[in-house]
Amino acid sequence: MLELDRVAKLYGAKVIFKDVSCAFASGSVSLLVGGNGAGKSTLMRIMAGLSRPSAGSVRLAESGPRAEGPRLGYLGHATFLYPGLTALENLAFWRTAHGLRLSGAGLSAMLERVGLAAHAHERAGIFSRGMAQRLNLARVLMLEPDLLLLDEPGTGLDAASLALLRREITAARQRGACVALISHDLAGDAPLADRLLFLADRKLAYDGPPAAFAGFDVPAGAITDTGADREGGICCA
Ligand SMILES: Nc1ncnc2c1ncn2[C@@H]1O[C@H](COP(=O)(O)OP(=O)(O)OP(=O)(O)O)[C@@H](O)[C@H]1O
Repeated sequence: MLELDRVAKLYGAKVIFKDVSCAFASGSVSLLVGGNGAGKSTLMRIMAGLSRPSAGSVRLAESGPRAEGPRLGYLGHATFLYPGLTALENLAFWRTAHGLRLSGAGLSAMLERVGLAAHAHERAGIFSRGMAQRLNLARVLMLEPDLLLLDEPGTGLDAASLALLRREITAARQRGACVALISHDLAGDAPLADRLLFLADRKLAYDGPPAAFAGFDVPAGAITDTGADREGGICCA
């Protein structure tokens, strides 16, 4: 679905990463981990076409079930929600912006799916962080994206919402979507993933099965949160 070939990103003279080559297949979940500032969000923005690589290339497969090409769903740090619009109006706005054929009932069903049915007519501006993130998730999921890129989607979510998020990721994979997920919760998210990518030392330091990452020799100081999880042996059931 998506191929990166020797991708590098520099800001001025500062190298964020270089020589990142990897392919992301349909019907798979890739978990992207690394310490703060390792370049995960930067890499995902390149994958989403929101940022240009300084070197290398990104190729998105053009063939697939849709005549117009693969559909991208990107959930980044910004929610892209309009605070003055209700939850339902926000979804209606994005439905129109994306040219989706989704009825009012379909939009309500989306809100139900993310547990916001009771808040359909409340303004997004008064939503808690977790509620806003749920609505943001609905905004992305209603696209039924072929390529689903999620940058720390669990931020602000309670346990029930996290479970919902993980069910949706698994469902997207099962319907054939290519999913990439940035997370600091290796223990929680590794079981979802077919593959783990670890950014450290300005390169892709590990690309392989999540289970084998437990035995990978992480460079000292390169990682903190996921390192603790690895020592606990939680991630690699
Ligand atoms: N526009 C920019 N100009 C200069 N440096 C930038 C810019 N955007 C990001 N960076 C730098 O790139 C590096 C990687 O940032 P990025 O947000 O990709 O890290 P991350 O791995 O997602 O971190 P975190 O886990 O904290 O979210 C950081 O050192 C950051 O300061």
